[in-house]
Amino acid sequence: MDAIIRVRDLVVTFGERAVMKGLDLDIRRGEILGFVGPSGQGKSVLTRTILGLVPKRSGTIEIFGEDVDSITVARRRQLEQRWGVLFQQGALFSGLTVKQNIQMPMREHLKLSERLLDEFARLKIEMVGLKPDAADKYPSELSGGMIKRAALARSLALDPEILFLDEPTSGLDPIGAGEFDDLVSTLKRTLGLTVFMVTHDLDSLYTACDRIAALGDGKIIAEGTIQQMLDHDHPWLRSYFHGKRARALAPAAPAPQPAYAHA
Ligand SMILES: Nc1ncnc2c1ncn2[C@@H]1O[C@H](COP(=O)(O)OP(=O)(O)OP(=O)(O)O)[C@@H](O)[C@H]1O
Repeated sequence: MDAIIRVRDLVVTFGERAVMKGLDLDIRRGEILGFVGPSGQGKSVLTRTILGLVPKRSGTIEIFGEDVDSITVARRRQLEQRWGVLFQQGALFSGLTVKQNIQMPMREHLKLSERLLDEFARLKIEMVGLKPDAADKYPSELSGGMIKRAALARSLALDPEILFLDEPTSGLDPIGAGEFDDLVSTLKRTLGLTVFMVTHDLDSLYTACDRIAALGDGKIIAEGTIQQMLDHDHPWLRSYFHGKRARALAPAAPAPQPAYAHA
């Protein structure tokens, strides 16, 4: 399948400490890839390295088929317009309204009239399920769920092909988190987006993700469907996907068949 992002043999170090130790990963076009792993293993670091915010020591990163090491700064800026990012803290500018936040990337990269800027911001606000009057509100006037939606609207400002979401449902109650997952799935379907989602949220993995990749000790320890994760025998995957919280979510195991059923 077509990989929109291809990471090979990636090594990232901070001082003496290697966080990525030869990691390989493909993000396939049109999928929602859930990225899991124990805290502090480097999920955010990988995201930030792909985005060019953390330098790598070695390895290759291809984005939309282009090796990021062999492109010009101008070309890189063009590629950056093809992705949207939702960082863990939402990262809206507190001194700007929702509309102004959404228009920031548009002002930076596109030459649009004020009328079009307003129209596009209105569309993005509608797309993420916020009411029109959210446009003129400041982040401090919004609930946690609304902030996530507003930040998502901003990440969609330039009509990206791929979205990077870093723990998008953290801090939301289960209903809000479920609604956010539904929204991401709908956007993926309707806009043909590819989504890379760092998450600890088992619900998201079950309901929104097409595939899951798990990070451990600087490498991908497993990747595949939720079922393949459930069947995996890696100790961390077993405790994560079969622990107490996981059992509440897992579909009921098929009832054992009586022996005569196979006769
Ligand atoms: N700029 C930096 N300088 C030094 N160390 C860093 C830097 N950024 C991240 N680290 C370290 O890299 C490791 C991985 O961090 P990262 O935030 O990617 O983990 P994570 O898997 O996303 O964790 P969590 O699930 O808790 O969000 C951590 O030990 C962190 O302290």
